Amino acid sequence: MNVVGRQMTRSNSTAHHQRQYSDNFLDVSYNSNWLQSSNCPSSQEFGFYGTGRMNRKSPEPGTPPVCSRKNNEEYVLPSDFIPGLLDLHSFDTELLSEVPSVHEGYGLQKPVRGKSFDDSEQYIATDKLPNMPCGNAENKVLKSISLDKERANTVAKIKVVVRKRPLNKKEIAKKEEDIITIGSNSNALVVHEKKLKVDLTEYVEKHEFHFDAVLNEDVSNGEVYSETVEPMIPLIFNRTKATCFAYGQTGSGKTYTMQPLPLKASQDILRLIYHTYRNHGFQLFVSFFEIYGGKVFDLLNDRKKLCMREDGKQQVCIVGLQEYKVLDVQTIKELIERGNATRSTGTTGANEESSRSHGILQLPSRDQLMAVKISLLDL
Ligand SMILES: Nc1ncnc2c1ncn2[C@@H]1O[C@H](COP(=O)(O)OP(=O)(O)OP(=O)(O)O)[C@@H](O)[C@H]1O
Repeated sequence: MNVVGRQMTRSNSTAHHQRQYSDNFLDVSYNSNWLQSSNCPSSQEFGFYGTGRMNRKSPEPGTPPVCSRKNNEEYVLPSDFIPGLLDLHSFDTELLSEVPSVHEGYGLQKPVRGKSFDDSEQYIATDKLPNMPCGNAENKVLKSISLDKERANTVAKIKVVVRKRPLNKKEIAKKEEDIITIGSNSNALVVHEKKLKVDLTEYVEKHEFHFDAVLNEDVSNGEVYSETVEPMIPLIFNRTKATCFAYGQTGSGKTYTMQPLPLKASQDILRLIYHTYRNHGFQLFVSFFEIYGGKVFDLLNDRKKLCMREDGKQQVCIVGLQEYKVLDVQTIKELIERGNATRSTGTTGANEESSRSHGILQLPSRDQLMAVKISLLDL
């Protein structure tokens, strides 16, 4: 299984987002193109690759073609939700810097690794705000933000993380062997391939693969989050966009891995909004849609069929996608559960509850001047 993400700094974002909130999004349907360069001033990417028993990369079926109409519709934005526009035209190759955790440097508390999502601390808009930093402390915070911005603008990288899943019941019942081990260092995995010599004696050929990180089957979803999405959260506030996607064959654990991430991410985003960026007036929104059978459906709006269009700036957008303003983690949790319940599922040989669509959950945050966004994709 495999997840990839990106972050990207936008230019002219104020003008562009006055009415239309676009997003940078990895166009999974054209996976051979996803590393192409764009004209964007800077960008950052993260990746995550997980594996099942012996999981080679296996692309999912294609996603829909993009319409090329020039005219975009005008919107009146209601207060609770905003028809979002999804920009699929962001290919970039710049690399992402190593950055401190979202909990470091801002006086925030580091969560316990592996903590369950149900334990998520809830943040309500105003009643849980700590005292604001002042004087020197405030300077330190500002310094820390500008340091983050500086880092984000210099180096960046794609991060590819593999997660090994345990054998499932079916595989255990069939007495199948686990042929994957994690290498001596934490970024290598070894596939033990059984082979036969010409005289029919068995031998095992070892294939070692290296990634940015490899997570064993005993890691929790919390540890997956810490390794993949958490480092991106502070960076999106530097006018950047980030994407994290899961990639892999059916039954390899994409949905299992991706489903808890948005809740954790929104918890951290709210922390930053209410603490570090408290005076910036950021608001957090959530949208959730799926690409199924070449069509786009809004999972938070009765599966309303949506259109992809290209605007005057050749930005490909999803027209009419509803974005809900959220103030606390509980609301996001409910919206995510609602969206997940609406997703198209089916049965495959390897997965009785297979997601038959690409699910895309987005968490945009905006103040009056800029829009930042993280997109989480379950392919
Ligand atoms: N790391 C893991 N630990 C425990 N169980 C797992 C793990 N990964 C996946 N599973 C289990 O394996 C099954 C298949 O996982 P999941 O539905 O996430 O696969 P998928 O890659 O999303 O498949 P599809 O592409 O068909 O939707 C589920 O029952 C899930 O609970």
